[in-house]
Amino acid sequence: MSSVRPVPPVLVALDTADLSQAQAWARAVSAAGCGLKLGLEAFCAHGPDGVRTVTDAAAAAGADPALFLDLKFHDIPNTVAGAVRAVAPLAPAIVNVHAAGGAAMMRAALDAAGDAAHRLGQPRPRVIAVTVLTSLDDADLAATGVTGAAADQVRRLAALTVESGLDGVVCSAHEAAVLRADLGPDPLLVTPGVRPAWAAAAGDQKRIMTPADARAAGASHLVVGRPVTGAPDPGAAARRVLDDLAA
Ligand SMILES: O=c1ccn([C@@H]2O[C@H](COP(=O)(O)O)[C@@H](O)[C@H]2O)c(=O)[nH]1
Repeated sequence: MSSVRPVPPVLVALDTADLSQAQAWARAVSAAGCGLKLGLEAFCAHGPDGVRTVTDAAAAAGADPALFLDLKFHDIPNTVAGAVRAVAPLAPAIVNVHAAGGAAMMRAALDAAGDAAHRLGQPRPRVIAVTVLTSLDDADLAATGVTGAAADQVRRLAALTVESGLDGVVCSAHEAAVLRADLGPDPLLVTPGVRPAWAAAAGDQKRIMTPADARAAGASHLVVGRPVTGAPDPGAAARRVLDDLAA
């Protein structure tokens, strides 16, 4: 099987080490029609079994949410390929690496995802690459030795990602319009740093945008975490993000 799984336009970041909490959020936001994003906090605390526990909770509640497994692999090609193979049985719809790991590493991740999916008889996860974290601005980036605008570095890494054959990138919505112009309509542009007008503070995010503006700029998928999970009713907040998109 070489198809890919459909992914809803909003993925909710379930950032917690508390499995019961993650399960409750997963049930609420998948019932609202959102996909799930599990990342380093949940995975480091509970590993692959923890991921299964969360997706099973949503499935038991009647949902079949797509999973973005946001582990941002960044290592030598052989190691990243092994990591991608290791998580393939979780049947993620999306996995990711850091584009700064280079073209050979990205190709190794893509090949590993395809081989593992074929072996398991399941759809291939989309493999995307993080360009510049949304928590960084131009000054933060300069402090790492990358001078110039963050948007320029995003464009360079996004071009390398697509040349390497990957399915898309993680970027901020600030770069979505220019990446659409650079890359065309096909690559996934997955944008964290989404902050609805009604949501709380930006927190540690520096390059933020509202859901409607992110979509209008060309983002294909929005990642929203604390505005939903920190809301008194996460299910209602997830529906509100989807309503913001539809408006
Ligand atoms: O550049 C990036 C890449 C990944 N993330 C992840 O997205 C969510 C955002 O959560 P919020 O609570 O909405 O800020 C989080 O899981 C990050 O690890 C990102 O923010 N930026």
